[in-house]
Amino acid sequence: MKMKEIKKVLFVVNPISGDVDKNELLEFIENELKQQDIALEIYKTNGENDISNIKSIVEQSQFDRVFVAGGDGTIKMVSEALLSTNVPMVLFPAGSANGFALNFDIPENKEAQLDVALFGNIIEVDLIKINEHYSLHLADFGVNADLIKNYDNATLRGKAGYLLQTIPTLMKSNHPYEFEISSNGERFVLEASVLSIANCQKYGTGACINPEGKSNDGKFEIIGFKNLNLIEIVKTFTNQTTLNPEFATSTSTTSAKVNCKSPVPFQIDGEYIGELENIEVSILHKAIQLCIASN
Ligand SMILES: Nc1ncnc2c1ncn2[C@@H]1O[C@H](COP(=O)(O)OP(=O)(O)OP(=O)(O)O)[C@@H](O)[C@H]1O
Repeated sequence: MKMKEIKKVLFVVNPISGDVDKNELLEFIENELKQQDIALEIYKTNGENDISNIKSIVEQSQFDRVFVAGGDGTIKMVSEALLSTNVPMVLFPAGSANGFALNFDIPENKEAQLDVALFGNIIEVDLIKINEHYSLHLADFGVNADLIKNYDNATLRGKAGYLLQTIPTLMKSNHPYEFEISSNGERFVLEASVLSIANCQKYGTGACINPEGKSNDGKFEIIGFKNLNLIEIVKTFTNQTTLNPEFATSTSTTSAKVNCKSPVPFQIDGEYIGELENIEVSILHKAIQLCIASN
């Protein structure tokens, strides 16, 4: 897509994500944009009514880019606020995992990230709708969601916080769960410890959990991880092209319904949603514009 001149930027910053200090990044962006005569508005998230706040800021002014410094939860929030606006989003990954950004080879340093923002390519990516929620990256039922719930309730943030919750969560969780899935005109039952709804290939650790995933193909994958077999988990950390069917099964589709026998923990893009019994999933094809590095 052709670049248009950039005159005004909104910078959405999550001050707490990933336990990362964003002041240096903020100062850098302020200075650089000033030098290039680009107007800048900064919005710091508060964790309460950010989507509606960002929506109203974007409605009141003509922004050419929205920069986002945060993790997957912040990116998901911004993309929801930007729905139907055609304003491209630019990622400055600053969360505990940054799973969505990992799928797009976003550079690591701020200078190169700004270069992507100003001179990169714009692509269109799909957004998944799950009941009344949206997901840009990865949602799941089961043990991972339980882990995120326990992490949210704990005091230690960042990667270490997740690690600390892993063993107690695995010991207490009621997995595997039984899911009834209707999709592609079929209905089937799956027993799984984690049932993922995935838009991309890579999980926050860099593990390729969805080899079939393409964020702009108008489809999502439903992946059932049957049990938490350590060897298979380690294998997903390599760049595999297929999933071992003994460990995980995957279905690619444009819409689906999932029913659980009893409520199961559910998370979207790292945000714990609650225990759900039924979800309805559909896809908004190429709903979000994203800046990525030009080759
Ligand atoms: N000022 C704030 N104070 C507390 N929570 C906030 C604030 N701003 C945003 N949040 C919360 O941060 C979460 C999003 O964090 P995000 O996923 O971007 O980063 P993360 O590093 O992955 O998060 P975490 O550190 O919680 O794992 C949302 O739940 C949002 O409500």
